[in-house]
Amino acid sequence: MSSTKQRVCVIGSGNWGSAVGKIVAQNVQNFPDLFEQEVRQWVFEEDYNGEKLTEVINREHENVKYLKGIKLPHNIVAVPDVVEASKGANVLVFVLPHQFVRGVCEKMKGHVAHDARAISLIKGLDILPEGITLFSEEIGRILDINCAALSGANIADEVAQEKFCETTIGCRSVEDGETFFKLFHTPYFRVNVVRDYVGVELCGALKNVVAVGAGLSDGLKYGSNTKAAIIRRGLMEMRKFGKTFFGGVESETFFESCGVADLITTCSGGRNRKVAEAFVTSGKPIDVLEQEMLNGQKLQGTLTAAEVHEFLTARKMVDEFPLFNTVYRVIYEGAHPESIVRDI
Ligand SMILES: NC(=O)C1=CN([C@@H]2O[C@H](COP(=O)(O)OP(=O)(O)OC[C@H]3O[C@@H](n4cnc5c(N)ncnc54)[C@H](O)[C@@H]3O)[C@@H](O)[C@H]2O)C=CC1
Ligand SMILES: O=C(CO)COP(=O)(O)O
Repeated sequence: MSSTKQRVCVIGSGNWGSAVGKIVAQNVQNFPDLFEQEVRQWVFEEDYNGEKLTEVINREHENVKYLKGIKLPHNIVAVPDVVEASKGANVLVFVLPHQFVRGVCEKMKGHVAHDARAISLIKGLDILPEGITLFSEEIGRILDINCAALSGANIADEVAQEKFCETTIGCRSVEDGETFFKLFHTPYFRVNVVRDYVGVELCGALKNVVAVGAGLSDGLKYGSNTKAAIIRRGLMEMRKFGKTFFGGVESETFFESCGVADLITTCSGGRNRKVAEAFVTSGKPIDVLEQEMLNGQKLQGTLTAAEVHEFLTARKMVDEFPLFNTVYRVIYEGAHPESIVRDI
């Protein structure tokens, strides 16, 4: 008799991927009738002190490179081949830096269970000059499955330490929303499910650009009032971008964890903020700082700033988004960091 239990696979194993893998692997244990107990996690294979990272993770039950010091449940298994990892999975959790999503999905194409559904935890947008796509839609299109989105004020290290926070799931299907709630909700990681998946995803992507602006301000030692102004302006541009280029984005979504709360946390404790601050204080290029400061973790805000800029330029609308534009010009065109207050 074939099992009706859901098999879960986590695609990605960086800083957030590892923290989320821990939650998911713990939660399937609360629903043994609903979920298979083994959770597979696709790990981009790399060398770690002369060993394969997957082997170290499976032996130590810890992602020693991307989430050091946090023990993972024993029912999560690191697998280096994405097709093998996702074989037979009914629930796919995508949690990758956005620049790698397309390539990974192309490898999975044709190998995914026909009844699978997915959720994207990716904070970025698939932007080309000719158009803009949400990653939930792009994943859904390439793999021919439904895909929801999860985004919130969720700095991975704090979530992994089980410090209280909230998150937002945007999902069109009520039934899928219930499954994802069971998979992610915990007393310390509180899930709210909304229907506006577009707004949820847009917030997660665009707040990273604002966080780069906040980091520039910190590098200039401008203080809390300036940062609050950048956050407020950023929130306005995020909403305007959503309302201009996407139908159905609801203003209420910006008051969920994925909106203003994520802006606040990323602009105080995030990697985008930290590296942008160092960009001002060190004078080094952003890609050099990313390598020096993040030990393999990836920035999303600077890349998104460039992608948004290209998209707005193609529409002659750059001037309508002065904060996004200024972040781009400071990071990539040598504009003085002070522009972050002068030009917005
Ligand atoms: N770290 C955090 O606090 C949070 C991150 N996010 C978002 O989650 C997404 C994933 O972020 P993290 O898990 O933190 O990743 P990360 O920033 O730790 O990125 C490193 C990951 O990328 C993988 N990688 C490197 N080269 C690759 C390649 N060529 N192909 C595929 N994978 C490759 C690495 O193996 C590693 O797993 C991002 O969009 C991020 O914005 C969302 C909430 C919190
Ligand atoms: O998205 C995040 C917190 O919600 C993490 O932001 P950073 O990528 O800037 O660390």
